[in-house]
Amino acid sequence: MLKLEQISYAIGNKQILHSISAVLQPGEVTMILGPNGSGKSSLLRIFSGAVDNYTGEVWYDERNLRAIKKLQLAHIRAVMTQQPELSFPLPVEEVVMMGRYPHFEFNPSVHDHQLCEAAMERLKLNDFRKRNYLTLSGGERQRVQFARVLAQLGEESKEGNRFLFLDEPLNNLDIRYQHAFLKEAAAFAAQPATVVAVMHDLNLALQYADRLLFLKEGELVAYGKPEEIVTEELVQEVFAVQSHILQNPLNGKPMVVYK
Ligand SMILES: Nc1ncnc2c1ncn2[C@@H]1O[C@H](COP(=O)(O)OP(=O)(O)OP(=O)(O)O)[C@@H](O)[C@H]1O
Repeated sequence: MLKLEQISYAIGNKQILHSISAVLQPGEVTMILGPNGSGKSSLLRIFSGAVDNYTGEVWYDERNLRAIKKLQLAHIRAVMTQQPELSFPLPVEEVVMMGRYPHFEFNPSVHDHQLCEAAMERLKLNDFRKRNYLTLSGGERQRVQFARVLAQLGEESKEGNRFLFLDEPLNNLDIRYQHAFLKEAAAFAAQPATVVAVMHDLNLALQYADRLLFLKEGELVAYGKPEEIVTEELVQEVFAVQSHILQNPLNGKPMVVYK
């Protein structure tokens, strides 16, 4: 369980987040949506442990995030950010292995290699494994980064439940891989793990999320199951866009068309 308790956050005089509270369950994919600048990435950075000058508390099950040591945190939570930085050339398989760095001191074990192999297999990266990461396309890099975080959390942890956080994971991905990514994320959540993704595509979120969390100007506007909270009024309120909610003929879930 990931529990956000009255999270507020300011940069200088600017209030970015206003008292956000929510409980996110293991076994579920929660997607955070909202307009540009509404605070989605800031919230993710806070509960992933990248920022600590917030007020309120973040709980990973019964543990306060502020009290979890960095190495311990790396064993239970992985983060895929918008622009993974890497300034030197490394083969793809080594970038995936970076996910295992928190788990070994000098040399990866057979087990570490097995987890990386499995992650590369899942993301169909076998043909790329020796390629210089810096020569890959944007979408190929996203797949490598996703394999890295899956490898990082690739096993049940003795140290507690696992948490996977994805900030706009679909950037640069073609339609096939958008769906493949979200299916992998859902499968990972089912293991179980707590998966949270910042998203822009409301229809993909409606198709794959168990719960949606809507932010607007740093305020939580709605949080709950898609079919219970998504209305034309909500879409108007959050995004200032007129829409019509239909039922997706394939899965019965809500689907939005924009006017
Ligand atoms: N270092 C900073 N100084 C001042 N303002 C900042 C800083 N970092 C972020 N902000 C502001 O905080 C607000 C929230 O930013 P954040 O990146 O969390 O939004 P977002 O919802 O993820 O946006 P997007 O959809 O555009 O990625 C924005 O108005 C942004 O300009």
